Amino acid sequence: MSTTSEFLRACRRESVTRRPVWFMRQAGRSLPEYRKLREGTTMLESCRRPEMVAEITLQPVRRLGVDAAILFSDIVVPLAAAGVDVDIQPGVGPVIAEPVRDADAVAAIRPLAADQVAHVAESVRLLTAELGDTPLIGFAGAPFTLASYLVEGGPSRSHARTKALMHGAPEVWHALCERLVQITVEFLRVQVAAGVSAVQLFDSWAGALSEADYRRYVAPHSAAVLSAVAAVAPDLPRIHFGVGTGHLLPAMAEAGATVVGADWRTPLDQASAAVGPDRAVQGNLDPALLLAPWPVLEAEVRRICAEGDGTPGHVFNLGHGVLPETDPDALARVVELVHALPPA
Ligand SMILES: Cc1c2[nH]c(c1CCC(=O)O)Cc1[nH]c(c(CCC(=O)O)c1C)Cc1[nH]c(c(CCC(=O)O)c1C)Cc1[nH]c(c(C)c1CCC(=O)O)C2
Repeated sequence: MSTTSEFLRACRRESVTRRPVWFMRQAGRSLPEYRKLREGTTMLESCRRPEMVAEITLQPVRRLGVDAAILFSDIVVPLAAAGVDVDIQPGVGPVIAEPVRDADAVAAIRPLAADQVAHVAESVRLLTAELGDTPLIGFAGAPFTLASYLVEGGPSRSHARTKALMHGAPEVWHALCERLVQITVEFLRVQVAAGVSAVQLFDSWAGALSEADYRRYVAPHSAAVLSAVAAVAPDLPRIHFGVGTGHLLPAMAEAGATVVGADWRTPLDQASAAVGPDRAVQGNLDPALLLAPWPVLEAEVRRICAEGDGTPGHVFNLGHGVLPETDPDALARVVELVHALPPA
């Protein structure tokens, strides 16, 4: 266990000698070495090859000097492993062959067994052996965000069919989420057993919901996932993140997170006040700012660190994933600057 890591210390709100930083989607298309390695292999196939997963996960750690690695995978990997017909289309995202819109379709989703994601366990083992003191973050998609892909059949702006199912057939909605809880818990348990040092639950699209609907239809299922992780690994940091969730931060914290991620819309001091003194915060540079001239980017990084200074633990990150057109040198420069500033 890399208990001395600054990343884990900040997650636990312990004092740090420098502020830890990593980037959501730090592995991926912004890195030429990633594009080269991925050539000719589909996204889902890449996720099933432990050597390739390990190499892609390590690329940003080597190149950027970040304080944590995140397992190269995708939120739909456990769905595919459980038998859901899903493809990840370049430039589009996950596409589901048969969208799930009624009780029969929900019943047809099979549970996930650990041996169906044995390749993930193998990837984690390869990585923890290579990473030394650098922590590896495991992750999964939260039930709402996974359900949205399953119900819509692909990416959606409005999540209209998902909301219609949630409100129009709540028993079908909850049954779907319960299946997704089982799959997600199993997927995270495999990662924890294989040696990840923290987990992040991505509820990327939860920000589309009102707080009342989030608390009623979504939070209990995310809480079931996070409490199952806490039951097997009480000290493992549990990061919970979504885009546009300023109004949901207290509810997302209460769902069982120890670290809450905020996007750029919510100043970090406000995010910290919203989640309370017992939780660390992660964020929240707008990924678009990485395309701006350095003096602009530098000022933003300094502002965010200043806003993070009052919090009991600040993990520097973006407010969402790295954009493919990002210059990796800009990312490396941000890491250098965050490390040079006094820690929170
Ligand atoms: C919503 C979501 C998905 N996947 C994920 C989320 C939650 C995080 C978020 O909100 O961004 C999670 C994810 N997907 C991927 C990671 C890698 C780990 C990392 O470095 O952060 C993580 C953490 C790899 C990936 N997942 C995907 C890619 C691109 C695949 C490629 O290289 O062609 C990567 C590197 C595909 C994918 N998968 C998904 C999308 C929207 C896309 C992008 C579609 C596109 O623009 O091509 C679904």
